[in-house]
Amino acid sequence: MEDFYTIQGEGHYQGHAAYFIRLGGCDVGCVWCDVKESWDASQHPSVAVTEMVDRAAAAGGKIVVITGGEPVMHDLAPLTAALQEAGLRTHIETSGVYPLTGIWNWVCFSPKKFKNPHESIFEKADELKIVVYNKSDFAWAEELAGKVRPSCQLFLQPEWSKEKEILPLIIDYVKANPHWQVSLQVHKYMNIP
Ligand SMILES: C[S@@+](CC[C@H](N)C(=O)[O-])C[C@H]1O[C@@H](n2cnc3c(N)ncnc32)[C@H](O)[C@@H]1O
Ligand SMILES: Nc1nc2[nH]cc(C(=O)O)c2c(=O)[nH]1
Ligand code: SF4
Ligand SMILES: [Mg+2]
Repeated sequence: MEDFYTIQGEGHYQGHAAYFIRLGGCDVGCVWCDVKESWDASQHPSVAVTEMVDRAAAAGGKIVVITGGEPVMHDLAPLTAALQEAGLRTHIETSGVYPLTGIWNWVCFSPKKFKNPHESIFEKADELKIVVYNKSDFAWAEELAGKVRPSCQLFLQPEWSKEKEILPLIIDYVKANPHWQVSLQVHKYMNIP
């Protein structure tokens, strides 16, 4: 759908320069999705793997983030192999609704209530990033945290349109439950992609 060099705004790598590749297509249907224009894959041109890797490498950063849309709807083996071959780190942002393909240096798993994750993602997640939309999401977050590896980092991220209401709840929750961390979408404050 699009590719751009920016600053990772969320989660463990927040603040790091990263080249983003946003793949078209998603069938999860989150009501608050901030890239609904990504959902219909047929609306977006296809780009050859070699061309995409050249563009990412030319940007000069070390990290490439594959996002979408829902990247696990695609076979990611050729793209991730070519990126690593070019000396780039492969990171993914995924809801984990289908089995993950490809080779990864970092897996950010952001599960959704709108469609259950595939069981295979839990042992692969390096970070669990829960978007908090209402109070009941804290209990749901704990349920999911019980299924990831002990080394998996845990983040609570306010849903953007409800941030004023939800962020104070997240702050209190993290102070009381310090195995969680706050994640904000800082690119939206910096007015960058
Ligand atoms: C647009 S999604 C694309 C990747 C994948 N489909 C997923 O949901 O993880 C990228 C990240 O943005 C988060 N996100 C999407 N809409 C959001 C919103 N309105 N507020 C906060 N985070 C949001 C998702 O949870 C995910 O972690
Ligand atoms: N700067 C920036 N950081 C991000 N982290 C995750 C994003 C995504 O949409 O996957 C995203 C994004 O769209 N922009
Ligand atoms: S899974 Fe990701 S891309 Fe798909 S609707 Fe939800 S937030 Fe948007
Ligand atoms: Mg985004």
